[in-house]
Amino acid sequence: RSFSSEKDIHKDYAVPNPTWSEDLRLLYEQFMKKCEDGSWERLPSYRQHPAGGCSDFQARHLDPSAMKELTSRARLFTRSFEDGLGFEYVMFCNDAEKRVVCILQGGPHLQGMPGLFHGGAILTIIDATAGMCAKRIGKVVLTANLNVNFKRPIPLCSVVVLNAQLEKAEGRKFFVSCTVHSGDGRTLHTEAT
Ligand SMILES: CCCCCCCCCC(=O)SCCNC(=O)CCNC(=O)[C@H](O)C(C)(C)COP(=O)(O)OP(=O)(O)OC[C@H]1O[C@@H](n2cnc3c(N)ncnc32)[C@H](O)[C@@H]1OP(=O)(O)O
Repeated sequence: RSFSSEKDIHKDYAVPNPTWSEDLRLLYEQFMKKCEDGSWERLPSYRQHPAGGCSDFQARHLDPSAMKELTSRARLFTRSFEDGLGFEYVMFCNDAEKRVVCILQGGPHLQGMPGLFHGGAILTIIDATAGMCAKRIGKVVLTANLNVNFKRPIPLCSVVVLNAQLEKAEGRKFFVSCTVHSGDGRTLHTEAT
C-alpha cells in the first residue's frame, strides 16, 4: 500500500486493525473504558505529525530550504511499517498523574536475536512513550539521555505494556521513568529513565 497518499498520511493508526491479537484488543478495550470518565485520553497517532510548535526548533537545527522536500517524504519511524509487521501500538495519557501508557504488539520485522524483540526496537518505543510523557508538559522536547536496563528478553510478536511517569521537572528539563511489562503484568522486561 502506498505510504504517501494524503488519506494515508492523515489516518489515525492508534486504533485496532485486523493484525491485532486478542490480547492487544483486550488491553485496548480496558484503556478505552478508563477514558470514559475523562481521566485517561487515547492519543491519536499519524504517519506524519503536524510540525506545529517545532518551527523554532527546526529553524535552529535544519536547513529550511531542504525541509519541505524532506518532510514530504518523512514518516514517523514507529508508523513506517506495513500493518502488523512493526509497532502496533496505542498511547493513552493521564495528565493529572503525568503518566503515559503504551500498549504494544511488536511485529515480526522487529526481530533481533531469533524469536526476540530487537533491543533497538525496545529503545525506540521507550523513547517514544517517555518522550510523549515529557511532551505532554514540555510541548517541544528532545531526548537528551536515555538509560535502559534489559531485565528479561521480550518474545517477538508478544504484547507488552509501557508505563512512563514524569518523576521531576527542573525548568525545561524533564526526568521520566519508563518500564516495560508483559501484557499480564507479571514480567518486568525493561526499565529505563
Ligand atoms: C508527536 C509524536 C512525536 C514522537 C517523536 C518521538 C521521538 C522521541 C524523542 C527523540 O528521539 S529526539 C531525538 C534524539 N535526541 C536528540 O537528537 C537530541 C540531541 N541533543 C540536543 O539537541 C541537545 O543536547 C539538547 C537539546 C538535548 C540540550 O542542548 P541545549 O543546548 O538545548 O542545552 P544544554 O546543553 O545547555 O543543556 C540544557 C540542560 O540539560 C542538561 N543536559 C544536556 N544534555 C544532558 C544529558 N545528556 N544528560 C543529562 N542532562 C543533560 C544540561 O546539563 C543542562 O542542564 P543545566 O541547565 O541544569 O546545566
